[in-house]
Amino acid sequence: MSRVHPAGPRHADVLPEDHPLPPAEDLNELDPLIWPRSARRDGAMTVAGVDVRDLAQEFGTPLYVYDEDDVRTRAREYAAAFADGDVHYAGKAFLCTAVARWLNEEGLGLDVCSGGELAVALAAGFPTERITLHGNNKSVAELDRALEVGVGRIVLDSFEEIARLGYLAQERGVRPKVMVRVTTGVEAHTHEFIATAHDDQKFGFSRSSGAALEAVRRVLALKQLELVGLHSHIGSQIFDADGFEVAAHRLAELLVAIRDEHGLELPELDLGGGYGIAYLPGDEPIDPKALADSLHEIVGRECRSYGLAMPRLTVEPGRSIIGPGGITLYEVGTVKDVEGLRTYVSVDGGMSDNLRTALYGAEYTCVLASRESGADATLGRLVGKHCESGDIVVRDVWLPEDLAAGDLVAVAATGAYCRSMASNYNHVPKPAVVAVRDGGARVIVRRESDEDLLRLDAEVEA
Ligand SMILES: Cc1ncc(COP(=O)(O)O)c(C=O)c1O
Ligand SMILES: N[C@@H](CCCC[NH3+])C(=O)O
Repeated sequence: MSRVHPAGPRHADVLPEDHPLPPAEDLNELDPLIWPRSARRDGAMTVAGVDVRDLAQEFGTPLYVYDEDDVRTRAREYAAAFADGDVHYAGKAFLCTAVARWLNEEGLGLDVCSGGELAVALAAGFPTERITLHGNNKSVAELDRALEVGVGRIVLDSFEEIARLGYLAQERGVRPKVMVRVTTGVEAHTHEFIATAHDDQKFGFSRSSGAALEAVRRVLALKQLELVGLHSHIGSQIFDADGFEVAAHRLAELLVAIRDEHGLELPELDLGGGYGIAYLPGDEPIDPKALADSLHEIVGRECRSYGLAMPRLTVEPGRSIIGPGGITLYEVGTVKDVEGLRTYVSVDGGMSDNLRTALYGAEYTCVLASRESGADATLGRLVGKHCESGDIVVRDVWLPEDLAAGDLVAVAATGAYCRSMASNYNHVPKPAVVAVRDGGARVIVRRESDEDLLRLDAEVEA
């Protein structure tokens, strides 16, 4: 028999049977790099002083729980690190009006990539001049709404869009600030589906084919658009600076080409998001201050070498602000020991509230949260309640042998791209979202009900 090691090396590394199980006490530990900053354990787990058993009792499970101070602190750390630039939180990671308000209060801008995200920002009273609109296929209605409310910047992604926006701006008699999104050809070290700057994908204007410079020409030809800079986003969950360095170098070359051709030095550079967080023990999250120092150094060096003034830098972190402060609480429903292999622990949610494991083979860790256990470890797999074998939340994890129905399990670092990519597969309503702070909890997004799901069914019996 062989065992699959749950904490790396990555992706199903098979270990011999005599591989030592971790000591029982390790199963109760909460690695501070992975769990929300206020997560503690005193028998049961608490977050911001709130006992997870009380959360489950009051709000039900599955439940997304956000440590508000964790999110605010990370936002503040980014704002301080990029004090001479701009930090635009990427709302796609998770957005609701409460989160938009927190980030506004912490002085951040907001990146939205749809009319829906823009609507949430507006509902939260987010200052429109600090909103950037993204997207590779924005509709005419989305572009026009952005002009109507006066968003701060629109990032242009296609030739059709340049023409559309020019026309719409003229119709409205406005002159929006725009950026040109550049595909720098960087191969980011991350999952294929979340790398966004290699040539063979859908985003932006290719640098290598000359499309980026042609886009700049067309924008400048339209007096109705104010070109303020270039944008690049190389991908998501990236840990090393190499990709950003290559992207900065290629962007600087473009800035020079634009200066030489048009006599214009663009004042802004948006380097996107993508900064990695810890999901498993041993992952080393990117520190905002170190990131800021390194990006300033890289861009500064490139600009100096070409005799360009240092542009104002913007970054668009999503995951690294909202991810680590969020956990998901589930209740265990069944425990099946598959002799000689592993224990399947089924919980009351799954791929409808966290698609990342099924979609990207993403790795998570989880703990028994409603109590401490002194039982020996067993190799577990946390699975959901959906009709798919791939409905896995945590692929490989050591769990206490006495884990049983009724226990609560908490999955770490689910704050980003879980609620925002949730679905109603199998007509399962989306869980509620709760914020915890100073010993108190409040619902920030209500749980869906069967009635919510039926409301849109046009032929339901009255
Ligand atoms: C244009 C853009 N900016 C920012 C982000 C945020 O990325 P992350 O959440 O990895 O920081 C994304 C998503 O990858 C994006 O597409
Ligand atoms: N949704 C992805 C990241 C892509 C973000 C958008 N460009 C994730 O869960 O990791």
